[in-house]
Amino acid sequence: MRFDRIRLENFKCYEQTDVRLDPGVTVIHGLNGSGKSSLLEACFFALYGAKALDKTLDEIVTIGAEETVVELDFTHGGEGYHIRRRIRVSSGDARTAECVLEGPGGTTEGATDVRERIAGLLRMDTDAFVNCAYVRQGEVNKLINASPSVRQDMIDDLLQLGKLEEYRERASDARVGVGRVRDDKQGALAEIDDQIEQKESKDLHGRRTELETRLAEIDEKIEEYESGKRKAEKTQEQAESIIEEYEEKRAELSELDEEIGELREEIQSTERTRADLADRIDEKRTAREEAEQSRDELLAAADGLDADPESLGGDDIDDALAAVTEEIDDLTEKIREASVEKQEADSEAETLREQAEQLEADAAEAREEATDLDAEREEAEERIESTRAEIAEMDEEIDRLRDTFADEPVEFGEAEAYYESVSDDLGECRERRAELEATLENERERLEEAEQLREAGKCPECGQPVENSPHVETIDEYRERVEELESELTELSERIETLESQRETAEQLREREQRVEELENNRENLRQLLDQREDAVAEKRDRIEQLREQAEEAATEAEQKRSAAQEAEQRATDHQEQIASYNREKATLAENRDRLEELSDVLDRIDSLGEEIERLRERREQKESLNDERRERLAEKRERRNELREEVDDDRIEKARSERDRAAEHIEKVTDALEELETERSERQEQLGGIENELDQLEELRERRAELAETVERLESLHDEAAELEEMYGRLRAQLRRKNVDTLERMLNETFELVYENDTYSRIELDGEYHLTIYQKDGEALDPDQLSGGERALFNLSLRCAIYRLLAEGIEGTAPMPPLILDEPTVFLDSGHVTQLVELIESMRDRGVEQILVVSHDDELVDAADELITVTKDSTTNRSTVERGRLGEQVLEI
Ligand SMILES: Nc1ncnc2c1ncn2[C@@H]1O[C@H](COP(=O)(O)OP(=O)(O)OP(=O)(O)O)[C@@H](O)[C@H]1O
Ligand SMILES: [Zn+2]
Repeated sequence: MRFDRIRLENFKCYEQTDVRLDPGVTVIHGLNGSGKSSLLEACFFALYGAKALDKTLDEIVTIGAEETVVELDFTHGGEGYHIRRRIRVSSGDARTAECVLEGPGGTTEGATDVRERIAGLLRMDTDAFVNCAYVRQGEVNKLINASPSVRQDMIDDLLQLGKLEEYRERASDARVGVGRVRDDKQGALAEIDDQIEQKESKDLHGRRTELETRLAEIDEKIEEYESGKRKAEKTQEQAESIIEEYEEKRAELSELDEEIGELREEIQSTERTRADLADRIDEKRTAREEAEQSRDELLAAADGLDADPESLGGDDIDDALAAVTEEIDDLTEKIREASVEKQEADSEAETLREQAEQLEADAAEAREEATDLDAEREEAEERIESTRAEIAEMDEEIDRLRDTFADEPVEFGEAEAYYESVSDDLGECRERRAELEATLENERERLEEAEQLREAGKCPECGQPVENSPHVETIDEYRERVEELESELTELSERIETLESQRETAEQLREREQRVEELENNRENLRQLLDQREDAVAEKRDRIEQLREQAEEAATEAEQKRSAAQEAEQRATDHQEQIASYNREKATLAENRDRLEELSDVLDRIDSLGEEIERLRERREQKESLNDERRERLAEKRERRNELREEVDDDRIEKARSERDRAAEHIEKVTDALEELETERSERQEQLGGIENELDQLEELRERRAELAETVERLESLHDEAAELEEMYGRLRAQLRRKNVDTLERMLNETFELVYENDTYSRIELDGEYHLTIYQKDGEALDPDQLSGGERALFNLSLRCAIYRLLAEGIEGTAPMPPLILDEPTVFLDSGHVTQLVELIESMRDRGVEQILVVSHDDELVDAADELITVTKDSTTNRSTVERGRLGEQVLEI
């Protein structure tokens, strides 16, 4: 098998890449992180899908991209195949959107189906592929580091030996299961054998014959006893019928005796009853006679009835009673009416008396009021007198005051005006005096000045030197003027004195006028008051008169009422007397009515007593005829008894009895014996049934035993077969493993010799449990993990290549193996060993490995390649590209 072409879109660091891959050795090189490993991973992913990844699907999708496409063309068994996978990322989740495998067998779709078809084609699942063909980066030592058992599983799996183990286990399960069933069946068989043995030891046949003989004997005896018993029963029957007849007669006799006794007793008791009845009839008669007597008495006493006592009937009494009742009712009505009238008269008298009292009280009240008013009137009149005296005093004073004006300068009524005019004159004179005094002062000062000037020789008027002054004669004028003024002032002062005395007088006169006025006012008021009082007195007089008249009238009326009340009282008394007489009458009537009622009762009683006497008499007659009948029956029975007594024969009966007893005795004995025999017979029959039953069971057990024995035999052989099968698978696997281990050991040694150039180790041993041991030249054994790092890498590469070879060449001819893929195999190797590795790779190619893919940046390996693929990564875009040929060389083809 080989890869032909890998095409990528958005796979990790690849954006768009399409690489052709050729057969032979292809080395992929480039700087760290350029995308070499990713290219191999892409191939692996194309084949196995998500299972080929360590993590989840989204790790392969280029960061930021939405869709990844991986396509791989490969040739397998000479046929071309094509795989296409498309991964979509949506909302952070990566899913396989498309997965198609096209090839000669047709098209397969869906990730699971495709993976299964690939595993079938390559005969490897994902793990097997990694273990065999694909040495991943850093997993160089995986096989060595694994424990032997893991290693064993891994290699067994690769060599398809795992299946054999699985078959062996299944055969073992089958063997164990069959063994368990067989053991169960064997247990059941042993149990049945036990049961059969038990039954056989019982001598069932012998016991059956014995029982049958005894049963025949019993039947014979029973027959014999039964015929004897039948005879005895007949005898017994006959005797019994004789006894029975006799017993019947005896019974009839005693019955008759009894009946006769009873009849006699009945007759006697009925006779006693008759005597009682006769007594009671007598009693009733006496009672009736007494009643008749009291009827006669009552009749004599009753009013309004004069019938003959013998022909007196209930109707007569009813009529009389009705008449009396009517009279009583009439009286009752009259009493009621009289009572009403009496009550009316009573209440009228009462009302009248109350009215009279009211009127008397009214009169007293009116009189009292009149007396009070009279006293008030007297008082008022006294006050009127004193007011009149007051008014007279006032008149006197007024006259006196008016008279004082006669000697005065003014008339009464003018004082005010006079006072005004005097006051005005006085005012004027006083003003004038003040003016004069001022003027006088001025004039005096002017005179004095003028005198002083003149003495100084100057003009008193203009102050010029006096010589030649025209004004010297004015001083005299000034002097005259002062004198004139002084005399005028004296005059005026006299006048003021006169006026002042006049004003005083005027003031006194004015006061008197005012006093008169005041008095007149007061007098007017008093006069009005006087009028009012006089009116009030007059009113009171009228009212007093009126009240006295009223009192008189009320007293008269009261008297009238009182005499009317006495009349009403008289009427009430009359009615009362009338009522009393009615009541007496009514009592007499009621007495008569009671008597009549009693009479009616007595008549009823006489009647009912008569009826009772009649009834008792009838009953007594009935009893008599009953007894007559009984006496007849008694005679008949006595006759029958005499007959029966003659018929009974005691001797015959005695004989029949003894025969019957003997027969009974015999029957009893025979019955007991028969019963015993029957019991035994049924017991024996039961035993016989039991034995026959057991014999049937025995037969059945024997049949079942035969069947079980057969089953056990069959199970036994089945168990043996399963055990054989199990052993066979075990053996086969051991054989195959041995063979493979031998071949693998040989190939491993060959390969190791090829790559390991030192002389330290002589050989490697691989045992059946896949334990690896390395032997040194001196014979010392070493564990693989005791090797150095580089040695270990070489050793592992050898083992991987050996396994690859074993699978490729080993088992059944040449298998179509996948390409051998080595990712960085040179990591731990020195240059010498790199050379050896190159040789190993070449030897693998020479041995016919179709395609070898190696990732390495080792120059020696690069030189040895048939094809070279260079991977570069653009440091700005971080996208990888692939070129054929060495870096920087002419690229021929992509
Ligand atoms: N999903 C992804 N999208 C983009 N780039 C990725 C993604 N996954 C991995 N890479 C990048 O792709 C590169 C691939 O590394 P790869 O292991 O293929 O390189 P290499 O050439 O084998 O390196 P080395 O020589 O160190 O083994 C890495 O640099 C990594 O950052
Ligand atoms: Zn790498």
